[in-house]
Amino acid sequence: MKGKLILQDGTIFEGKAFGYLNDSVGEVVFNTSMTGYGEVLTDPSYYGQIVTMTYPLVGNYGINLEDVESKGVHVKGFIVREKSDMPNNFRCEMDLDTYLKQNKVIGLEGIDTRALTKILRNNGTMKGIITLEGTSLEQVQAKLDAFSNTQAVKTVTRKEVEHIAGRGTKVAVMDFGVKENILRSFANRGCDITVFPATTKPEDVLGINPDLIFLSNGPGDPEDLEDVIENIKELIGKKPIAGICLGHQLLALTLGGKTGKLKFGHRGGNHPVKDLEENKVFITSQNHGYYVCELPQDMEVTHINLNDNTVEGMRHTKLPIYSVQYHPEACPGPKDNDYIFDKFLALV
Ligand SMILES: NC(=O)CC[C@H](N)C(=O)O
Repeated sequence: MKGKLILQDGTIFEGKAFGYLNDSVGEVVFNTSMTGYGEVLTDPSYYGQIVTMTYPLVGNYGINLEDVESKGVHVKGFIVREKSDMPNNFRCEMDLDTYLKQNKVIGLEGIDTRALTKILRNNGTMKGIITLEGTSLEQVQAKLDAFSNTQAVKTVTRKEVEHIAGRGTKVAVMDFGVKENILRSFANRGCDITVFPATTKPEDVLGINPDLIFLSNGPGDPEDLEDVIENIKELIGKKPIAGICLGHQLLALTLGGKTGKLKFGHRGGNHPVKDLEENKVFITSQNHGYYVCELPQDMEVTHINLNDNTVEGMRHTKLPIYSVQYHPEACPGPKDNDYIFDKFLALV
């Protein structure tokens, strides 16, 4: 079936719809990873976004449910230049089309993703809609106007506390949309993990007497999470705290820093980041649209992005508080960034 992407600025791309055939609105963003589409689709931080992959052939190793980052697909739509209909891999369980259908997410193929990426890169990310034939321009406009993503974290977070038993460090994870591989990274180190829904009261988190509180990644604008920030304030100084991505941004806001929005974000598997403490450069996986633009007092920069010099990590000068903007749990190639979890646990 024919399908279109209509951007907020009026640009129209015509292609072929696949997956679950239903109009869908979101913020259109691009990801430059060459592989890992299964992880991208299921990373809850993409909730509210339509993702286009810059790599031209997507789906060729199919989907396997061992690699997913959460229980469902969180992107609002998925755009590819060419979808592979004959995936071939010994771990493949199904093709991309079937997976999107099962998860009720629309896909669009056969559009010039390079031209789309250039528009987003030059003008910034913007809202867009993947729509099927028959939707009028007025309906499209109304749907674009009505779209907002302020409830993203509350939508993706767990509704119940979950416990993953271990004999080591007791970690309380605040689930703002946590990726499975973060939980696996703590579990691989023997941690005893309790995962709390995003709006759990601070006294309930402190109630388990954790050794470390971890603030997870998650979707949306950190400034929309005033209640969560109030809760984190109550945790500062009481326990060591670590964070990744949204967790890092929330820490900055809680401690008096500022966040801003990047023009087109960092999404991909090859962002060079310098760890200033180690004096080494690492190739990192990233997925964020916001960033810490003003550091809180008493925090110092530990990592910078070598593409645009933005802050990629920070550490408190007096308290055991440390966070990174990129995704040390992800392994777009080797597992070089895994050591960050040892640094998190060393806060204890
Ligand atoms: N991966 C994340 O946690 C993303 C954080 C935030 N939603 C952003 O886009 O910047």
